[in-house]
Amino acid sequence: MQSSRLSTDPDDPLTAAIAPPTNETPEERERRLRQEEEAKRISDEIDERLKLDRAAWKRHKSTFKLLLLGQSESGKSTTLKNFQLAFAPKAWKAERASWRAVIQLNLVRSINHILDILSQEMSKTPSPTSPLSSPFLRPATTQGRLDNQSATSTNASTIITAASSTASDLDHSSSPSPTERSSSPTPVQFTNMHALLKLRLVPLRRVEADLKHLIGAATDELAPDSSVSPDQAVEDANAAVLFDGTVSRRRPAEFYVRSNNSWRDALRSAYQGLHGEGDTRAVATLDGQSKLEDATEIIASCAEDMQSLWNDPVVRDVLRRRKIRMELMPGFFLDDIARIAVRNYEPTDDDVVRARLRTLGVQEHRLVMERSGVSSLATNDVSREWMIYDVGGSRTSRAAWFPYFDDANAILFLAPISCFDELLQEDRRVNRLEDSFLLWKAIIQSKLLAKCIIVLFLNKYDLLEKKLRSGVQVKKYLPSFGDRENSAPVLAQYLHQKFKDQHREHSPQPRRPFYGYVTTCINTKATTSTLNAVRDGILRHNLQRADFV
Ligand SMILES: Nc1nc2c(ncn2[C@@H]2O[C@H](COP(=O)(O)OP(=O)(O)OP(=O)(O)O)[C@@H](O)[C@H]2O)c(=O)[nH]1
Ligand SMILES: [Mg+2]
Repeated sequence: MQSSRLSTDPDDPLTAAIAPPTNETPEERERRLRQEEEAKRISDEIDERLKLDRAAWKRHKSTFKLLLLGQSESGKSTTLKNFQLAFAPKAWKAERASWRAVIQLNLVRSINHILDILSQEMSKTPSPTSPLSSPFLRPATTQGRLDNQSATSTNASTIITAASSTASDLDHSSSPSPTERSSSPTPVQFTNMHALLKLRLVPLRRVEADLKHLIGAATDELAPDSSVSPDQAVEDANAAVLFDGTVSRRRPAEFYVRSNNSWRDALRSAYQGLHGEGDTRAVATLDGQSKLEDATEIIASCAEDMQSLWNDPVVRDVLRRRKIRMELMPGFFLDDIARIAVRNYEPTDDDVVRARLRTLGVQEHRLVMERSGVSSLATNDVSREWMIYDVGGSRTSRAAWFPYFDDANAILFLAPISCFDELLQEDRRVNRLEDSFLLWKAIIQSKLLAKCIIVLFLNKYDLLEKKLRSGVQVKKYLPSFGDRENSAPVLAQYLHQKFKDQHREHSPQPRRPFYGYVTTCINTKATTSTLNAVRDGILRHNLQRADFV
């Protein structure tokens, strides 16, 4: 913008129109000059802002943009964490503490889930021949009643007998599918100790609610299980991974936040408050601090009971009968109770990478590669600064991806190969591997993405190994696998070839760069070296292309 007094020619009509009055008094003149000065200041400010906006837009246009795509639980957010850990370690370290509450929530939810299962089993009609002398041995109609009755009992030797699950003795919402029903006729033998554990661990219900509130409140987007939309409810009828790869509907609905940064900011300020840093008097900070302190205190005081519950052979037996493998569920920390359930717990890098917080919508992350992580191929600021888009992967979230296809430079597609025998949680008619294939095909066919570099991660290799070792037969779920050796390397190689073939067949540009890797994204060391190779491949490719860098 320029000053309005452009011309000094007295004959110019504009000059004449805006010229000061000839009979201007000194006061009027002074006021006019002040106003003109102010107008110029504002005009200069606008000019400056426009200049910055133009620069930011130019920068945005030229910043490298990577989209992380794949179905839910494929490991997109985990990959993003690995990017941060590998290339921006200082920023990562600053953020690590804010994950403590998420990890605590993951742990507490696993315990509460086991307690729910125990309640169901214990509330079943006991055998009439059971020695029902204690009041809490009577079958309870509700969880609360059983708890209350248990509280009054002191008879440690009494046994609660509950038959294994049948379709008729559980309500419909939690009834197991035919594959989940126990085939074992032997009844489960509960003791007073189980009732006591259930009672002692009751405070963890409040901890779960508080931590959810704390993490969710930071975004104003807390989605408690009871308030989700019908669509979401279907999605959230999450399935437990079962021993034989089929799924149970009894996994609790997952917790998620919409905005990525606000929950971290809120938790960070609460943690800073605990350490006497930042604005410790802010009401939200004070509330957050006391919730965090209480949660940590209660979790620490429940450590021994949580450990007893998880180590208990009867509990393990119940889980096995129900074919529930907690260790295959996301956010599994039950093997780390002794380390996590302490007052001074600080998350490790591995803990943060393994923490589960479901993504909703599309979340934008700016990754500025720190000096130590800069590749020799990163020749300028543009190649050091990446925008990474982490998306929610469930079917109902996928429409939100498309606006981001327009100016993406690379796609990192994650296909979890351990799930060849699992069903989609949001549509239990669809095999998860099949869903990955369909999604992959749609992505690589897209003309909007024709110029993108394509990177494929065949992820969750560790889980694939575990699953095949436990005896699951691939060909039962993937007939085309045929009589090949039922081993993880052979299946990984087979699937890699399948994905590659599809790319060659369906890509609008068959010669487009394609990189494929077999990964275990919770293994940070191995993933760092994979990401180094990915980053260098991308940078090398872009150096060769005139339209970027
Ligand atoms: N065992 C194992 N677990 C993994 C691996 N990759 C990711 N996970 C875990 O799987 C869970 C889901 O991973 P996320 O990264 O949250 O999945 P996502 O693709 O972001 O899922 P949405 O946000 O729902 O779309 C997390 O608990 C991860 O720790 C892997 O290679 N092996
Ligand atoms: Mg995610």
